[in-house]
Amino acid sequence: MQMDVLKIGTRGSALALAQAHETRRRLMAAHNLPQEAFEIVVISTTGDQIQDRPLSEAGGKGLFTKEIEEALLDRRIDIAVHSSKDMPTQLPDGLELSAFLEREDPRDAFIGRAAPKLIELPHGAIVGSSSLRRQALIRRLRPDLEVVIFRGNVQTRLRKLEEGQVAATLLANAGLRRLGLADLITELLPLDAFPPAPGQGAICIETRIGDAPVNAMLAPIGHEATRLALTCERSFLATLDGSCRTPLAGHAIIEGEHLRFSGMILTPDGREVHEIAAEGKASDAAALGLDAGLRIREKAGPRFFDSWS
Ligand SMILES: NCc1[nH]cc(CCC(=O)O)c1CC(=O)O
Repeated sequence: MQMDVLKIGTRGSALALAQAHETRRRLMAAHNLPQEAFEIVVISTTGDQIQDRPLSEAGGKGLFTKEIEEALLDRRIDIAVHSSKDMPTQLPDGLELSAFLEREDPRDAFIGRAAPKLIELPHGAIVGSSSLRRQALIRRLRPDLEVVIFRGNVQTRLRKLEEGQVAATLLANAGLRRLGLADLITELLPLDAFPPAPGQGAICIETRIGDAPVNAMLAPIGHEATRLALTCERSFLATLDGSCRTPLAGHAIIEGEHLRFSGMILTPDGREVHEIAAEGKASDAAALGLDAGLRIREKAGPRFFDSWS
């Protein structure tokens, strides 16, 4: 039987390409197919083009996915490979996240020039990050530091660090590992003091709903525990969302049939922090995430959300 070439859509950043190549490698291995059975199609997105302001200001998460989703719907590609962390909770009609690759380490990595650890940075040092979550967590732990917006792809940020524009930056450990840059890391931040963004460390694959041949291709590379963890985290996010202007963290761990979730919301200055824990059956992942979202919102009270909406 002659199978058509499977078109894999991706952004063109080094990280996105590494993730697309990883997905192709796994598909080749799972189906014993040659590289020629797959074509990697690079698609430029609005998010790639905006470099001078925080993405939360420019319109949020969908900026990295819109053009790729259009290509999926137009059948110019068959699957799209993404960082789960960048995926909006609402997908366009007709599309779904149908597979998650096994999650890598979800922790944030600290890359320090002025000191190897966040707590050891000199008073008033400048840290570059454009993630609202990382900014708020840094300010919570080190209110004396100056946090500056730090955009661009991973390589651009590392160059700015190298040039001395900042004393340190934070990036996802998983992304640095995929780029072969883990050697630069001077500290891995602990999950409790520095909880990750929902979806951090997990590659996901978006497809047209009900595309049976594609789903059959993806089935052997999907990881069930990751899917359950991400379902919980994304449900938490969706309950609090949809703006990405709320500094927010959420992380679920699956142990056999059991799921443990912890979530956090913070004010941008890191002074007010609310935490929530949930646990239960892994098969109840969506309900556990939703309930945690409702409870943390209740805990924080309406005034909390008024502060920046
Ligand atoms: N927003 C960019 C982005 N999206 C996903 C990752 C890291 C890889 C991952 O979480 O799987 C990164 C870079 C970073 O935060 O360092």
